Amino acid sequence: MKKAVHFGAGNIGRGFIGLLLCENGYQVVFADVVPSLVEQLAAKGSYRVITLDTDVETKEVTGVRAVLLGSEACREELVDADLVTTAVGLGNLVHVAGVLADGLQRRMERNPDALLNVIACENAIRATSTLRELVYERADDRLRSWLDEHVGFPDAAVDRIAPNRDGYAAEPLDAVVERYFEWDIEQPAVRGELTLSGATLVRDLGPYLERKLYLVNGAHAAAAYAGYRRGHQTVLEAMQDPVIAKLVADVQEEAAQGLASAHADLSIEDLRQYASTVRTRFLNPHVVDHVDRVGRDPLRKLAASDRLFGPLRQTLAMGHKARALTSAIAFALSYDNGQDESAQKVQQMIEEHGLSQTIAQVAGCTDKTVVASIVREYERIQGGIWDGTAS
Ligand SMILES: NC(=O)C1=CN([C@@H]2O[C@H](COP(=O)(O)OP(=O)(O)OC[C@H]3O[C@@H](n4cnc5c(N)ncnc54)[C@H](O)[C@@H]3O)[C@@H](O)[C@H]2O)C=CC1
Ligand SMILES: O=P(O)(O)OC[C@H]1O[C@](O)(CO)[C@@H](O)[C@@H]1O
Repeated sequence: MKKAVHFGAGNIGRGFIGLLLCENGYQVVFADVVPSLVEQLAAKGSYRVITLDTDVETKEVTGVRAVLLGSEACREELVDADLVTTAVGLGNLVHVAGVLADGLQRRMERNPDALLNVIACENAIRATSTLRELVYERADDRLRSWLDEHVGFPDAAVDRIAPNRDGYAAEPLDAVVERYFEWDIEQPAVRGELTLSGATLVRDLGPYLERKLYLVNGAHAAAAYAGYRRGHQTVLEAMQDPVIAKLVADVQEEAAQGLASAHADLSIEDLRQYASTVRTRFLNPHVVDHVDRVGRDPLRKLAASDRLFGPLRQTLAMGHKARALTSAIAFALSYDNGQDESAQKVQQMIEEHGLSQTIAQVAGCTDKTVVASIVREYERIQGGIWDGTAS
């Protein structure tokens, strides 16, 4: 039986990647940092994935094992793994990299000929490449040349809404997911054979990645940040607010204009259809997805290449307008959720350095016109006079 080591036994790890790998005949070994989660998974050896839709479907993922990140067992699992995946959060890849580098060093000594692929399934542009760099930084010349020959690091786009399971009467290990899923993997970077039913190998991943990050995650972030400000608890409630529904659709339209101009393979008609399907997913009445989860870590989400500034820069560079994206960014900067450490950091930066300086620091954006538009929208939000119309 093939074996996959998956780092991060959270919502998407269990609800999407673990399930799909199990359905493809892999034994899945989860590596996580939370001892109680590892203990439960190891003891039970299985868990359920519940699809949140009109027809509730429950699938059982069986034959699962689990190890603690950094344990001896975790390093050993990497020696004969057939596939390695992650879904730990972009900022946590650095902690995976050390263990991965150690495990791959052992593999080079003891199982040098077998090819391996490592795929980071994080919401970010080219997260696998980030992980690869982190691993290479920790490798000596010998390991690096062996990695060049034997280990592929394909980038990937992963799409499935896997909310927190609270609110559902479920077992502790249950994962809840929407029915929709998409996993696109960069074919040219794959080492050897990789056949995964349910995933799509694509030649040029760039447009897929941007389409997903901008039209799904950017729109989701807009709904969450505007939703929070307007007193909504969930994405569904936010999307039922006409002002936010319009903001989200406008964010997608502006991002789609930029994407279509930047990528010959993406037509505006297809992008609009894709965007509309995404909005329908956000309106799924069976999914309870809190704005706090979708908005988590605004510092990361406001980064230059992420879901808000990424499409804003692209669409402006292509000569289009970015009014709604500007509002969405202003809402992200206004996100003062006291439960979110990253949001508190952004608020502290604004307090200490002012808004323009914060925009420069978090997103590297110093364009005077763009900054002035964001500041204007931010002030309207703070003043309670933002109503979705142009300022
Ligand atoms: N939930 C979703 O709908 C989707 C999430 N993603 C991405 O997947 C990643 C994980 O997201 P979720 O599953 O929602 O988060 P989560 O918080 O539910 O799960 C993350 C898991 O990773 C574990 N973890 C943290 N650091 C680790 C490390 N260094 N090594 C091993 N395990 C570690 C945590 O203990 C937790 O169990 C994020 O990058 C997210 O953007 C992508 C698509 C969909
Ligand atoms: O997981 P992140 O990057 O914090 O952002 C939340 C986003 O990720 C998802 O969980 C999955 O794409 C979306 O629901 C949401 O847009």
